[in-house]
Amino acid sequence: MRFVKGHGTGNDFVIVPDPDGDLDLTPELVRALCDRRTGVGADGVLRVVLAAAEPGLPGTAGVGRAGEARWFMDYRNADGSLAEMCGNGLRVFGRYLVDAGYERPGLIPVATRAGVRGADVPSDGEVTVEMGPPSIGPLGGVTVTIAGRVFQATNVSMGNPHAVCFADDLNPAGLAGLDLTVPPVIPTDAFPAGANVEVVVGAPDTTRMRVYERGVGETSSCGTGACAVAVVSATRAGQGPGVAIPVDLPGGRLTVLWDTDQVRLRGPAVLVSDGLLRADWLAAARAAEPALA
Ligand SMILES: N[C@@H](CCC[C@H](N)C(=O)O)C(=O)O
Repeated sequence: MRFVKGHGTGNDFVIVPDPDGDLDLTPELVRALCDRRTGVGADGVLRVVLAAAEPGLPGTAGVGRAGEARWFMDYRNADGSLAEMCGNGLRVFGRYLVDAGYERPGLIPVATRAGVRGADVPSDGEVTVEMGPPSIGPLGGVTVTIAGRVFQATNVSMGNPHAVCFADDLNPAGLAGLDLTVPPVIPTDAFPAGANVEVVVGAPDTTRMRVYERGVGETSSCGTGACAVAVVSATRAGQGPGVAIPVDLPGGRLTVLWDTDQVRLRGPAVLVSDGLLRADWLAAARAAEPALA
């Protein structure tokens, strides 16, 4: 089985080409692939599948933009769980489609579990992806606890759930020192499907964040998280759509463009290596899967 390793600002993925949808990508196989000691190692898996080969996608019944998307980005978190969207993953997915010769450079509509999103992929350089409109809850409306510290977080959906915690009493060194090894405690009534948790310092032109991703743990970067943080940062500053906000993460800088119709995200998308999974490793990973009931 062939794979490609890629990353966007250090948020890394195993890309698995499966155009015809033949692969049985179980949660166990995802966990085995993402294991950093015994597998390839990544924060998540991007299965590259033709939308026509994926039954039951939202919006693929020939209406709207979904009908135009040839490809489905099947994103999985490292723990094997599904997520609706992945902003860094979509940039890498678009770069892969062009690099592999599946698509020409330009705007490529891609189906995701959050709906169709466009990836604008130049022949080289940074990729800009359409992230959809944000849904922003009351500022500071939910309580989140991180390593014993209590934050008033803002509930934001970028297709997937985010709890954005501004740490106004921390400077960048304090943010860097925060213990994100333990899962944050989030209210299940506000986040019934869990949430990605961002901790943030700064104002719109100096926004710096760390993230604890649902289904992964702390990552170097989160694209949907950067978008969620940027719109909260702008809203707190009395700004609205029509702003461009640089967001600094441990893995580098992303630029969030909050437009009137939706949010766009720009940043690097890097393909690192091509690989071949050994048949014996794959057989062992498959053998470790629980038998189907
Ligand atoms: N790293 C991604 C987000 C991946 C999904 C997330 N962990 C979730 O479960 O919602 C990004 O770049 O957006």
